Amino acid sequence: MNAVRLLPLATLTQPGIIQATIPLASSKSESNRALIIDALTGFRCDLQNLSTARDTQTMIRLLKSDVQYVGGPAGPETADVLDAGTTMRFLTAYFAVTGQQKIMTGTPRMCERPIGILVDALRALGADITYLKKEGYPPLQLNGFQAAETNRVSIRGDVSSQYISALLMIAPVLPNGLTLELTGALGSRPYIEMTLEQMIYFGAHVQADWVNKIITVGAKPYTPKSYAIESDWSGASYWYSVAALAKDETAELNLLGLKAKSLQGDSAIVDIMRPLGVESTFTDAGVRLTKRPAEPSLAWDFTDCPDLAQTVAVCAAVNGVKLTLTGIESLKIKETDRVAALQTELQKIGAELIETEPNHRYEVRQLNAKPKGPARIATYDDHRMAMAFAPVAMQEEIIVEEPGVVAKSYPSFWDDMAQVAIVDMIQEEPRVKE
Ligand SMILES: O=C(O)C1=C[C@@H](OP(=O)(O)O)[C@@H](O)[C@H](O)C1
Ligand SMILES: C=C(OP(=O)(O)O)C(=O)O
Repeated sequence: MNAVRLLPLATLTQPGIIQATIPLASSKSESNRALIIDALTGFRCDLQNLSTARDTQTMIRLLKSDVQYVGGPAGPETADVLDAGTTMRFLTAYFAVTGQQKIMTGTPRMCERPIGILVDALRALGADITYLKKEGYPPLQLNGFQAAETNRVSIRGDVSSQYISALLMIAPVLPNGLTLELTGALGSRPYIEMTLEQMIYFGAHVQADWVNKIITVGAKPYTPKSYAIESDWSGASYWYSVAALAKDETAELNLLGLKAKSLQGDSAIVDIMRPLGVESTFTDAGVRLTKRPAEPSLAWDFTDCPDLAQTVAVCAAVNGVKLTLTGIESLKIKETDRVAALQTELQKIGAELIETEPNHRYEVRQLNAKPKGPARIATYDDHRMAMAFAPVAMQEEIIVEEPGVVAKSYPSFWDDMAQVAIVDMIQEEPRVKE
């Protein structure tokens, strides 16, 4: 007999007073970069405050298997990154350049997320990589590395910055370093800058010419150092939305471990949320959020901070702020098609996401009629769908399906959320078909 799978749900209801101190998870982006650099020093760095995010824990596990198998059994082993984009892209470059034979794979969705641009660049640098199923997508097989003569590679910048970060991080151990020419429009640039800053911190020689879009990295190995990871600004964005949507005008949230001058581009949430009604005050411990009057409309280009788009779209939909979004094309190739997911789920809270110029400009508008009863939000294996909709609880009851998805980046999200909402975790019996 097949076991019946119960559907996990989180129901969230409105609290009264909102006064909380939120520890936050640390940044998985910073963690995963530090881990690759550490591996390239022979694991001689002292990394503090590494993220508990599944994406980071997966990276640690797969790098450990790397150590374990040095001089170990011949033939490729499988590195399963699950649904972690940075882990897939960064480890592919790392295992390739260190000449390890691996099969790189992940969840079915990971096998739909493109990687051909990175594979082409790695091949040009000397990696032997084959596709095991579909050309341009995981699973991949890494068969070894023999450094090519060239140290100059052209790469598109408009699909994912993770390919560029992956190549930059391995550049110091290439025999002649690397010159990367970035072509076309550039998305997620702050993530490339984060990579460069962390590389420089660990002693790499880097020159970035943003006008001509050329980045040069010298052939100088990293220096082992200690490094402390900052809290996660992407995770902080959900607390900004909580503050913006709180009915309690005296709401105050203290988010720990964040700095005003951050390596993370998602610290842009400070500026995005001011017109949505949140004031930020930096303290020694982090940032304090309080409420201020919201403005009627906001237009924001999310090219530099795609992971904030869902948070801001949901917040504006509930706050009644007319939001225009640009720069969200890359959302279609993330954990799910986030544009489609938002379009379906926003309807449930009485709003819509409309494309007003093909592939370019979108608007969040409130619908005239709002569906009755608490909205039940599907999360599409996407942590950010769950966390972006949770703050709606500040205004009305909301049900989030598969709440466990948050583990990808912020495993303690629901514990933190229980400080500002009544969170009830239940398991629902499957509905019997008539
Ligand atoms: O380098 C990184 O740490 C990331 C880069 C971004 O991806 P893209 O460059 O694919 O936009 C971002 O969405 C992702 O969550 C993390
Ligand atoms: C897109 C994300 O992650 P990744 O691409 O690393 O899977 C994310 O965390 O929102």
